[in-house]
Amino acid sequence: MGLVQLLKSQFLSQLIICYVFLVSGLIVNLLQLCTLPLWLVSKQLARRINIRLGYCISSQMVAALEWWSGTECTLYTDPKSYPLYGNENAIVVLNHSFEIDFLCGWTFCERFGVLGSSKVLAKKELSYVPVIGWMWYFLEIVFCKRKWEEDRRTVAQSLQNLRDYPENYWFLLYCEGTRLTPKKHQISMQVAESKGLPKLKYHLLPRTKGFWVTVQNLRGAAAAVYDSTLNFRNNEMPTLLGILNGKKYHADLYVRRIPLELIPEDEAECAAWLHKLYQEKDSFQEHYTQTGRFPGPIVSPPRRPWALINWLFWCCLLLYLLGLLLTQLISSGSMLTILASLAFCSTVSLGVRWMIGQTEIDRGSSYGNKEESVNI
Ligand SMILES: CC/C=C\C/C=C\C/C=C\C/C=C\C/C=C\C/C=C\CCC(=O)SCCNC(=O)CCNC(=O)[C@H](O)C(C)(C)COP(=O)(O)OP(=O)(O)OC[C@H]1O[C@@H](n2cnc3c(N)ncnc32)[C@H](O)[C@@H]1OP(=O)(O)O
Ligand SMILES: CCCCCCCC/C=C\CCCCCCCC(=O)OC[C@@H](O)COP(=O)(O)O
Repeated sequence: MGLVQLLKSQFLSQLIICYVFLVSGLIVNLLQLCTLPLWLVSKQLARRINIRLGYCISSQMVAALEWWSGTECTLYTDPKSYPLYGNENAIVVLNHSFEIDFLCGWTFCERFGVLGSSKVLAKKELSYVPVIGWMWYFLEIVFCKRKWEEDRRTVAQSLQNLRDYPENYWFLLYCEGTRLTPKKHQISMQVAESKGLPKLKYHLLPRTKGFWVTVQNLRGAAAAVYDSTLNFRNNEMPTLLGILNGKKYHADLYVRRIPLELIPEDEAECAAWLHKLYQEKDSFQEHYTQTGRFPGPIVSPPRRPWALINWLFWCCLLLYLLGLLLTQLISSGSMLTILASLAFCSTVSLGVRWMIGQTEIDRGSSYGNKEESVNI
């Protein structure tokens, strides 16, 4: 192990990264709160400011993936579609099997210049996560309770609000609704069987209602669906803790651009269309398993310096302030203050560990895990 790698794997280095992320994130959350009065005066200006503030947070995690862990992201796509990426609104459909799939998604957003503005249909529980969840309120992320009776109205309304969004965005939909586990897969395939649908080997059966409501509400605002299939080389199952440890992964993403006009308007036809799409995605994953690559040419976008520059800015500012604080603390000589500070640091690191836990599949929800879901 080289010296740099040794440094990256040290607990202290990771603690510093987490400290910078947490403190800068809370500062940004506070600044976002200050933009509230502006919404009444100029909604579009408030949105543009929040896009940039949001970027300050999410790009730190992208920088950790791109620059700290050195993870490589390869894009397989049609070169004719490539110039449109980042220059139009799109609905992204992505498989949900990996703990850092959202981070790879963010990395592609960064490379195509839509990181601050991009959206997702996220479970409501994530809105309570400090920094990221709070940031999402101001970015107009669409939350769902995964209870259609309640979501059908709220999700449609939130999507309607995005129709006049001032900057290009990608709207991410994990149609599987939850991350793949062997048990969820088994139950999901029982549902597929009961519906007379072909079984999927690498995906859960997609939930079609969220996709239909998204397409219907963004028709005319979004130009296309980007069907995206992600996998990692060497059968790796990457984790956020691995990224913090400086472990390098290699992500491969296969993207097909499908114009929105090609998607049926009728709900049942739209559902059938999505089921067919997931059967195709399954065949792409099979191709990847067999050959180690996706079909089609590689046109990878290079990483940009902005995420790193933003990260270095926050590191310099907050480490300088931390240095000042520590000097004062030590020179004060008060044992009580020193002990209180240590207790505070421990609480902060436990808090960040809890946040990282939100990305871990083992700690995931029981959604899609219950036998009774099959009784349809
Ligand atoms: C060029 C580069 C291109 C791309 C780059 C890639 C990506 C970058 C893009 C953007 C990045 C932006 C942001 C990313 C940042 C962070 C993301 C972080 C995480 C958030 C992710 C989540 O929180 S995922 C969870 C929430 N989201 C969803 O659930 C979405 C999918 N779900 C739906 O659409 C649902 O329909 C619903 C949520 C709207 C409603 O939920 P409900 O449970 O009520 O669902 P349904 O009514 O649909 O369910 C009943 C139907 O399902 C069948 N059923 C029952 N049991 C099961 C089962 N176990 N498995 C499968 N199906 C089941 C049942 O039979 C019913 O069938 P019907 O025929 O009646 O529909
Ligand atoms: C600069 C590096 C900073 C390192 C510190 C990072 C601290 C972690 C910060 C935020 C963590 C929250 C990220 C939220 C994204 C989680 C995405 C996700 O995958 O959600 C799962 C959801 O789809 C389905 O849930 P279930 O499978 O049903 O359960």
